[in-house]
Amino acid sequence: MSHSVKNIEIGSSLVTILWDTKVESKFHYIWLRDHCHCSECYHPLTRQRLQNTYDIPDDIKAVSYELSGDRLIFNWNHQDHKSEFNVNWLFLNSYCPVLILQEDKIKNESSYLKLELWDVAKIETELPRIDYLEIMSSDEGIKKWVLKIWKYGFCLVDNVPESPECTQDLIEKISFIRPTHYGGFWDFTSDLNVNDTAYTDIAIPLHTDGTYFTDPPGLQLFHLLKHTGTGGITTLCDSFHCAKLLQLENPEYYEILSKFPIPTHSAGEENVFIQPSYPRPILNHNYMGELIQVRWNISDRSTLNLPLDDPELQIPLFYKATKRWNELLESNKNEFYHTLKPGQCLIFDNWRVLHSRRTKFTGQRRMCGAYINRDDFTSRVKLLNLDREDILATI
Ligand SMILES: C[N+](C)(C)CCCC[C@H](N)C(=O)O
Ligand SMILES: O=C(O)CCC(=O)C(=O)O
Ligand SMILES: [Fe+2]
Repeated sequence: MSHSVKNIEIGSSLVTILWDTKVESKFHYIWLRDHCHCSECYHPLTRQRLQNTYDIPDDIKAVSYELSGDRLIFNWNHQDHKSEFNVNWLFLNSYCPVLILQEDKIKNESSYLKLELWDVAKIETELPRIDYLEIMSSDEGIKKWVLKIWKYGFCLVDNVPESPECTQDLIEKISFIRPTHYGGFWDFTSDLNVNDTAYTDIAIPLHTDGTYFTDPPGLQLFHLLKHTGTGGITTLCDSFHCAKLLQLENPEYYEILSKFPIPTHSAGEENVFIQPSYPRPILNHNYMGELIQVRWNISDRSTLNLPLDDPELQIPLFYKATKRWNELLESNKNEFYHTLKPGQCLIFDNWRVLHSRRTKFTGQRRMCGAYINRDDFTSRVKLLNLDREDILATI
């Protein structure tokens, strides 16, 4: 939706714009000058700021302005500089007050990048999946794939050649692999080759990986290459959906899961007090209070030994809240069972979708896969969707 300017009032340190929606925005001159996107101030290709913000004098002021159509030009009292803005850009980036959230596209439930939260009943009717060749043959295929992962938190890839090489080629269509102490592209079995229960045959409850990292892996891909025995079935769970259920049912439990810092350590380490340590809560939110990351791993939770405001109250509350949280995750409404098989890859958002190896397995079992950084996944989603006019810079 485009907006028009009804009135402009030049003040001593800011300009007030009255919009067609009858609301007013205030833009400080320093802000406007700092956000000048002319080719001297802002690299036209790399979209990076060139000007030094701190060369702008404190008393920067617009001496005049010109409004023609959707172009609004300010003439500054410094270096004879002009800054041209698109009025829609100003409306969407208004900060005093923030107006973008009033935009239909953001509120519109069917907005292009809206997450589709799911439970088992819903996801079984529309399993996100795509064929290997569609991904490998075009950017359109990659775009379709990453959008399914973005919206549903996971996606199956069918008809993948049953080799680690083809599996690595596939995941690298999204981005480069995130190396960790487990290696880059992993090809593993139950031989404790790495000191972690993933390298055994035991059951591992629903979890996210890397809760001991300041930046847990964004995506994780599995390709089961071989399994001669039984068991080891995978389950998935949309933790964002469960968080919504918990918030509705028990705001106090939601609150403590959003605040209580969890010490973690990777297998083999112990919880050594190395300052600054980075314990994070289970439910992590962005500056707008939106849930953006769940960190949940019972195996890697370390000793709860952090200073708390009221440990007598908080420790029992932590156990009650996480017990209810775990019940929601493992409810047969929310825990989706899926048997991995050679030729089919599973990729999932490790900040949102929990995974498990639900039961102990027997026999020979060989799995390969890799991690991708969250930022590299998000960047891929953005860059593959730049052609969409209707995507507001809201990621
Ligand atoms: C690398 N590979 C995925 C095979 C195993 C990683 C083990 C992850 C660890 N248990 C955690 O939950 O973070
Ligand atoms: O072996 C599996 O099915 C998955 C084990 C696991 O959770 C992992 O490797 O992160
Ligand atoms: Fe895992």
